[in-house]
Amino acid sequence: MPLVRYRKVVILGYRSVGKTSLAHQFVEGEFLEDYDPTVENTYSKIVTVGKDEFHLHLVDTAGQDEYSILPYSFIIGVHGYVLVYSVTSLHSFQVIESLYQKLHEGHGKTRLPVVLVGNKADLSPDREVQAVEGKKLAASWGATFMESSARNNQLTQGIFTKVIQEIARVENSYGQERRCHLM
Ligand SMILES: Nc1nc2c(ncn2[C@@H]2O[C@H](COP(=O)(O)OP(=O)(O)OP(=O)(O)O)[C@@H](O)[C@H]2O)c(=O)[nH]1
Repeated sequence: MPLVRYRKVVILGYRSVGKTSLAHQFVEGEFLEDYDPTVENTYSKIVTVGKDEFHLHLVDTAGQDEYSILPYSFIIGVHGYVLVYSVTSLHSFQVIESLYQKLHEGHGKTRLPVVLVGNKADLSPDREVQAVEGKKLAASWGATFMESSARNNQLTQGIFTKVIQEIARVENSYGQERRCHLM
């Protein structure tokens, strides 16, 4: 029987950027038109990446801002993060920078498996954040960047496959560092 690995991933970002819509589109395959602020919600899905199966446990959080204090439950036992801003909101992009810093400190400044997502790409005419800025920010963290649209189901599957791959990539890089020290 194939081994199913458990992965806990937290989705974080400012209010109304589309965190719930992305998770819902990924798990239920539908777009939610109405805005209903989230308190906290969890989703589970078995995801196949290559030959491996993963039990992905997603935590969809309430919108955070630069003043939010992140609870320990967002740090302890979490394998990876999907950090979401809206391409139509510069403020949501600025909030992401501060959330990342808090997570980084919470994890003792170790490398974090992160996928940075610029959502609402279908609203490109109303853009306040260019793709190149998202790309640059993700690169500064050594993370992956994607633009998505929960409305058009653009890359919603790809985000969650990618975060599983990022978790493996970061874990492997630690393995390699450890091997280097032993030599
Ligand atoms: N055009 C467009 N609208 C979107 C997209 N994603 C989400 N929305 C809309 O944006 C609003 C907020 O979406 P949510 O998914 O509830 O956002 P959230 O980040 O979970 O919000 P909080 O619970 O406040 O943190 C809703 O009206 C969605 O229909 C998208 O990709 N494109």
